[in-house]
Amino acid sequence: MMPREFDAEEESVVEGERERMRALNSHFVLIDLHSSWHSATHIPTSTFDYLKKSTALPNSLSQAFHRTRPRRRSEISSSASSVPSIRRPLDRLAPGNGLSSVSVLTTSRSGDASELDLFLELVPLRMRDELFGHQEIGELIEVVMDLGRQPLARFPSGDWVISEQPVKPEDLRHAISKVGEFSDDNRSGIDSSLHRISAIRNRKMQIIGLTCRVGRAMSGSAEVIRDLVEGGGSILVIGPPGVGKTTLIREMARMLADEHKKRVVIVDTSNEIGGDGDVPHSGIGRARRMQVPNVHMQHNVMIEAVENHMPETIIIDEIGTELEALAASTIAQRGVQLVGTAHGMTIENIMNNPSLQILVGGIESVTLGDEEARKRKVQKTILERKGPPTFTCAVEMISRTVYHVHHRLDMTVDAILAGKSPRFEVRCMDSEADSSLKAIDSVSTHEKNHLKESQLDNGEDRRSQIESDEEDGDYSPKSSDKLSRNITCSEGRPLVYVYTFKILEADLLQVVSVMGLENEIDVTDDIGTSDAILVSSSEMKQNPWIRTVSRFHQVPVFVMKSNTMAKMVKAVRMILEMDAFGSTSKRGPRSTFGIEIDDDAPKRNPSLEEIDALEVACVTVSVLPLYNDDWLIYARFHFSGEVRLAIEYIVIPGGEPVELLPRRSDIIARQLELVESYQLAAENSGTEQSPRLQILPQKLIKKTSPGKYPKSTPSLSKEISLKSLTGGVGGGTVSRLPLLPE
Ligand SMILES: Nc1ncnc2c1ncn2[C@@H]1O[C@H](COP(=O)(O)OP(=O)(O)OP(=O)(O)O)[C@@H](O)[C@H]1O
Repeated sequence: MMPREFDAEEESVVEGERERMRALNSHFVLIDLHSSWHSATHIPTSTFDYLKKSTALPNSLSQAFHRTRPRRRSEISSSASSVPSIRRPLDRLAPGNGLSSVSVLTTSRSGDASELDLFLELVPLRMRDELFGHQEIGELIEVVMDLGRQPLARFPSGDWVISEQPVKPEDLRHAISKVGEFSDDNRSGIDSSLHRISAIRNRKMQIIGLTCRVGRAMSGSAEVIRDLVEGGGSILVIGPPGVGKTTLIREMARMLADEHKKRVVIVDTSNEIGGDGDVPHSGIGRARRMQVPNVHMQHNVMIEAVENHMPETIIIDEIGTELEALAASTIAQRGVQLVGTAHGMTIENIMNNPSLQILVGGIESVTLGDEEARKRKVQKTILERKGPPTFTCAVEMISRTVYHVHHRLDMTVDAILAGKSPRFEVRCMDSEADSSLKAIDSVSTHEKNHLKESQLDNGEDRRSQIESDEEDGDYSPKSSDKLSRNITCSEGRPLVYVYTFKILEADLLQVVSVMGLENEIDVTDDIGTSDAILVSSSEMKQNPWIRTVSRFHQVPVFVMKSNTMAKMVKAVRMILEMDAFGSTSKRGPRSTFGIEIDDDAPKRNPSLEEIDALEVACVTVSVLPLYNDDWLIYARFHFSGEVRLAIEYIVIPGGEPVELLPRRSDIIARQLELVESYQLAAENSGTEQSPRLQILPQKLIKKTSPGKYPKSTPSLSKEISLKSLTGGVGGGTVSRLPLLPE
């Protein structure tokens, strides 16, 4: 029977069936491509199981049954040419089985299925029949045939014995006859396919075992790290054998070449990325492929690719030797984006591999001077990174669907060398998600080990989907998305966790401590569980991925133009929603993925004296030595630039009180305003005729009814109502007053 193309009406019916299939969540759809094909139906898995057991279904039908996703229109029509007629076996099944509708159906064969057919041809017939009976045939990973042993099939669910009959020499001969020549790395392939056949030889160099791997082009498999690919940085993919590294970088090559129109050259040592044969597989898109005549020449071909073919990106699978690592480093230095893979579970494995160390910048042992070692609180001999890593970022593939993303490989390496746990982001991909959807989630760094174990064991992902990626779309952070926390602040509210980028956590904590907000805000090194990200604007410019990550985790980003304490205080207030943001912006409603921490704008132009009092700097600092190595710093500000400087250089970082110069009461009021904007308390340390402020390293406690300022300790009777002093401005009190030295 001659196959034919769909006409417009048929196309629309096929589309309709796909819709129904989605709506019914049915597992299989059969569409007759030959004649009365419009009698398509959806059959449940149980019926299919019955069909499978009851009859020897033709291979292509069996494979088609296993496809759970609707096919693209082009796949359906182009594969029609290889449709076998299955009318007869189904006719035979129909009576009495409640399968009457099946008798008029046939199926199509997909691109995947025809490639799997090519693979299955190398499996001896007796094993092939058994294999077809396996319900995961569509997800077959490898067939292993060792002489004299039972043949095995590897599926995502585990190994499966294909037949009790051991592998015979003729079985191996059959398989070898279907593949091309084996190269010096004992690998071969099947023309026009991505399959990889690896041989084990005896001492006489005869082949006594085969590992036959099914290769697939998985469109959408790189979706979960699209931001890294688009970012243009070099990406190192690390993972154990068989986890899916080649499949991932093949898709990255296609993405870069087709979607980003980059000049991509693949150095394809075993023809695994672009498939066997001189015409590369369509899975690499428009990327060009350079074959490697012998595995020891991989590094030469890498350099040749840069020198001869003007690539913007080079893709290289399995960087395994020192020469290859050196070549990769040379390429990166020439400004070419590099996407490469290396075997290993984690970045530590690469660091511990002397041949590959250069990929992470190299490691050297450094001996510090006594003082330096004491200052750093480390041993005298430490390990340090020698230079910049070859790759900008790294992806540890934990499984096909769980990736650990290290956005800054240099920082990860430095953290590991310093004995700290590196920061990384966990991304999970819904393996069944449509390629147009990202389905990723993140979990805590601290859960790393647990996650590795549990997800490797049972393959379960926690999933969430991003539906909108609008640059400026506003949103409310969804606290429900966060991991549940046990810690709550004193008022029963959950502690707010802040993740900082290029902002010293110690500074933030110091500000928080002086503001007395330790019970309300804390820092975290896990972006996935954070409630806010605090970042310097320079860092934000250099690392646009921060925005992507924040959008993904739905965490607002607070951007500080400068790392001053004032900005930090403002940021803390905004994070805790003590100060408003977004709607008050001059530019109208803004995205919460980049909230700028603005300065407090002056309400009116200040006078010269006010400028002095509020902004100008000149300080005399008295340093009083105390016993046991402590110092007490007592500052008097002759020009009162006082307020900001005093707060930012002494009160907050040092936790010390500062006394300002006597000022007119209206200026004191402005000073007090500024002090309060830092959430700090102040008191009058002068007289009524000559008032002067003393800024206290204590949290301002606002009263609900202004005008009443309860006295604290009677002996510290200097505390006064600043409101009365300044004509209405102010309104704070302190819980404790400091004793200053005479
Ligand atoms: N996202 C995916 N969906 C379905 N199958 C996949 C996916 N990724 C990989 N596979 C399958 O898993 C098997 C191993 O994949 P791949 O060859 O890419 O792994 P690898 O990490 O490069 O292995 P090695 O290090 O041994 O070369 C192949 O059969 C491939 O078709």
